[in-house]
Amino acid sequence: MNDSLASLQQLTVAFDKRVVVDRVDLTVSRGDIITVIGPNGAGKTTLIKAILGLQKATRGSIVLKPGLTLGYVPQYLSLEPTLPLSVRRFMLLSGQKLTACREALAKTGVAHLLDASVHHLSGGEKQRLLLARALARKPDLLVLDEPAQGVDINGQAALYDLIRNLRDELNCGVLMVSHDLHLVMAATDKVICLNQHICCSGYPADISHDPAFIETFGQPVAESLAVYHHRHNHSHDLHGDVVDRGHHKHHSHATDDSHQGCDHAHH
Ligand SMILES: Nc1ncnc2c1ncn2[C@@H]1O[C@H](COP(=O)(O)OP(=O)(O)OP(=O)(O)O)[C@@H](O)[C@H]1O
Repeated sequence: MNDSLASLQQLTVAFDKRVVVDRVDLTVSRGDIITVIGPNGAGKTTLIKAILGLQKATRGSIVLKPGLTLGYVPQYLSLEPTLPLSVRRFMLLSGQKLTACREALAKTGVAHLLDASVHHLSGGEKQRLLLARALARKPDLLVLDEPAQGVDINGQAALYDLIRNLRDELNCGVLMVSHDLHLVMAATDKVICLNQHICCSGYPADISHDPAFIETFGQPVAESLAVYHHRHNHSHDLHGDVVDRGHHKHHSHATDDSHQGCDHAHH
């Protein structure tokens, strides 16, 4: 059954008539891990903010499942450095009970830091704390904006593994923004390449062959990513066009358009 958590139709956000998110169609369902990639200024954070209700849509619609609980992990933990704050207090400020906070900290592997000062945590520990705070709400949909920011490469891989495990355990949907293309390719079910509009979307292994992806990120990046293998429901011809759709077994998709490509150039 398709358990849709958030559904965007033709979502458009403009600032002073400058369109930064352009007619985006996207559905996130329970069990999905969808990663939005794209160059700087492509509208990724704006898209996420619109889903979180922090940014008004100019046109189009966002339908959230009634009663949906959202968990949000921002890019950074920004705190007043002069304010003494323990991990325990930080977690309790979220309004959740201590038991739920402890459970969430254990899930993200930082339960031993309960009485530590948040100011003394390492970059990776801070990200795990932010993830724990989002998890304490027992979210149906976890939204992460560059969750591996400031985390070293081993820590990034561990963080993505953790996100996958949490998705399996909690059966939530995950929507994240990431710049770590290699990790995205290895750890995501579906990739959305955003450059105001959706340039292309699909399974990681397919998307690196897509002309729109190559246009956006360049041939060297696309080639370095083409090594990733994933489940397919279709093949591409030499031009990147979809052929042989439906001849492969696959699990359910996050969006109806298991593959899209745009037909124009980008600057
Ligand atoms: N509140 C705002 N008012 C005006 N312009 C804004 C506002 N928020 C974002 N923008 C502009 O919208 C564009 C998209 O910004 P956004 O932060 O969504 O990009 P992004 O894809 O997340 O970029 P990055 O990868 O650099 O984080 C940028 O040009 C930004 O300057």
